[in-house]
Amino acid sequence: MLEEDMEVAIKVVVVGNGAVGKSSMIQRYCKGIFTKDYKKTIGVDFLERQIVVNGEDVRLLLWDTAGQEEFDAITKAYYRGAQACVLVFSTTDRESFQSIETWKEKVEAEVGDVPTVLVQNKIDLLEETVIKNEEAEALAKRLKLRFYRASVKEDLNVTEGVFNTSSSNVCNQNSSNGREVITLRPNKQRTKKSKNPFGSCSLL
Ligand SMILES: Nc1nc2c(ncn2[C@@H]2O[C@H](COP(=O)(O)OP(=O)(O)OP(=O)(O)O)[C@@H](O)[C@H]2O)c(=O)[nH]1
Repeated sequence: MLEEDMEVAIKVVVVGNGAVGKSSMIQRYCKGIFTKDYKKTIGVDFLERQIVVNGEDVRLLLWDTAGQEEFDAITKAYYRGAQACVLVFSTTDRESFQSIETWKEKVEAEVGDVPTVLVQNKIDLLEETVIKNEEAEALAKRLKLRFYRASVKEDLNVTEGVFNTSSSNVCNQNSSNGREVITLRPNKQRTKKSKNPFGSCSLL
């Protein structure tokens, strides 16, 4: 196989309580659509999008995991091999905010400390907020996570924020919140072994 034929795939897991907008976020990013209907994810789902990082084609594999605890045993198995994680809570759901640390621990238990971002979704509903800005910022700081406020509905910060900016700002990225340069783990899903096209880069 020629070097040009090689493919790089990066697995990202999106986690958080039920109904915070995980499926919507992935759909917005991969299909450019938003639906008002709530269809609970059963177990896991998966979508992908081709992106370019540092001139290299990359397949971003986005794993949509169920937020309901009843699916924990199933979803856990799908965290394995994840190279990055997106933690989501909703502006209108305090419990989802309070569960973030637990979600982080669940992912960490399977994959260790992978590059992770924190997302407050549904900021179009800011007038109904049950979480103070300072609280969310303090959590991000305490957990040393890059923090985005987003609205999947209004397409705010999803494409340019959570996914695109994150993946294009991967190289030699110094986070302002204490994280040092985040290094992309060797990609097990690559179809052929070669030099890492990212150098010391990360997805998120
Ligand atoms: N107002 C508003 N509604 C949103 C937003 N994002 C998602 N929703 C709605 O929130 C509901 C739940 O969204 P989902 O994407 O299904 O939530 P989920 O986190 O995947 O839920 P589970 O599959 O149960 O884990 C749906 O009715 C969406 O239309 C947003 O940014 N703003």
